Amino acid sequence: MRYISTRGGIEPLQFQDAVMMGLARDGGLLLPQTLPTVDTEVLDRWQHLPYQYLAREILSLFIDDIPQADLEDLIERAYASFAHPQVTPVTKRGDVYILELFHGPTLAFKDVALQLLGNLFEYVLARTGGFMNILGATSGDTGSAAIAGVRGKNKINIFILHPHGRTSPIQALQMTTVLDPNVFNIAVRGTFDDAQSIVKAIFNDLDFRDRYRLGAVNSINWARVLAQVVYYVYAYLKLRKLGSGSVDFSVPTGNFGDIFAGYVAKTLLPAGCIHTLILATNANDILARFVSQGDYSRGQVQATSSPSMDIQIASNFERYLYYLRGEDGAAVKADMEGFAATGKLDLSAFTARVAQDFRSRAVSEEETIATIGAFHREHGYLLDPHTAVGVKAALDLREPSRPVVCLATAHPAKFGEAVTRAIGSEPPLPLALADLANRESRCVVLDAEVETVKEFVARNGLQ
Ligand SMILES: Cc1ncc(COP(=O)(O)O)c(C=O)c1O
Ligand SMILES: N[C@@H](CCOP(=O)(O)O)C(=O)O
Repeated sequence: MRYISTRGGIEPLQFQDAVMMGLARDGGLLLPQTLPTVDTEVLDRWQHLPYQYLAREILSLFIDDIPQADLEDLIERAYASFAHPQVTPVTKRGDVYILELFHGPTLAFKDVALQLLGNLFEYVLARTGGFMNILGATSGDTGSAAIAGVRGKNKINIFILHPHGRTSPIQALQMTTVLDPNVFNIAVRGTFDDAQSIVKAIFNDLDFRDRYRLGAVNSINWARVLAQVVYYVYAYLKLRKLGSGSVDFSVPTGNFGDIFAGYVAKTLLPAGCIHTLILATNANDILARFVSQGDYSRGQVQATSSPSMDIQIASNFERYLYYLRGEDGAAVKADMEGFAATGKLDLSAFTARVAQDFRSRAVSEEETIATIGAFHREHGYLLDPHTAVGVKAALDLREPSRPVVCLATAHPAKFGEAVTRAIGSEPPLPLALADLANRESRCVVLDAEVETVKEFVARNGLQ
């Protein structure tokens, strides 16, 4: 398997090089040259596999430059840190299935990929020698999961930008109370979009990137998306075992990484196994407008009770666009340059095609809080606000004849304020979060400027 750029400007790469490159050097995103597919006989074989074995089977379709035994070891160690033996269990509540993705060390779905990615970086560096400086942007969850994946690792420093005061207090503490000397938290005075565009601008300075050997932990890194494909297939197989041949998924969406993994899973499985991907947004609804009307136009970022989805520029959208544009890198490049200049893309010509993959719903604040409250009352199950956005969309858009699986992307205790508003009391804090507020924390606050951040990385980065 080789990897190419959505903008067509690089030579095909092997998987390990793709992981280390992160953002393609032509400014695009990396994708497999062809998306693999499997048939129902393969599904019969996969049907009863534990999560780790299924992960090995799926990852092997995309990776041919890591020996099987090494890949097995990387996977085994990644998921040993999860609190649930099934890694991502599925439970049924009322009319929907819930795919719980929050049993990793930082209690959000990001752990599924970032525990693996931390091990992959270490594995590649052990073979190639040298060092790396990871540079990432977070609206709250990627940051702590990435830090947990690489804290204390040799030859790796990590710099994480988060929007100052715009994550939940617990999300901020999960990052800033990690005091390992290789961890640097930067709160930028701006939004997540500002932080993400600074990170991309720094990656696009190729001299700087090469000098500091920058690595990416955001879902611009293909390994992030790949690891997330596994839980869609795992959940699908669980429902197949119960007799459902065709399933929908509802995905709370911000940066389009998780739902793009769903698209890869949909393509991987035989036609119809994954019928529809329900794209659920909060008030930051650019992606919902894209699905319903082909209107991909940026608005002002609005602060909501699901802060990790307070995003207007969804970096992974470019990967889906590549397929919409018939795998034409030049067309994608022109689109993305147009969007960067005007903040708009008219994709209304594609709405019929998009409807074959996605349906969408933007969920308001009131609906989010009401959904947490109602689900708790009716099913005794506490949703976090991001998951509630997905559940509300699923309840509104589901087809009664087809099961729908809602991705539970974070633990409710990370968002105490929203949960308290919904149910009238604080969610109980799991052990991992219990004493965060009493710990020492470390973070610098910087202006949202490329040069300021570069200067900080240059001063503190490995060289
Ligand atoms: C809890 C939670 N839910 C949903 C999302 C949205 O996922 P994505 O950005 O991959 O669309 C995020 C952020 O990524 C998140 O942290
Ligand atoms: N919601 C994310 C935003 C970054 O997304 P990523 O999947 O590209 O890392 C977060 O929690 O930081």
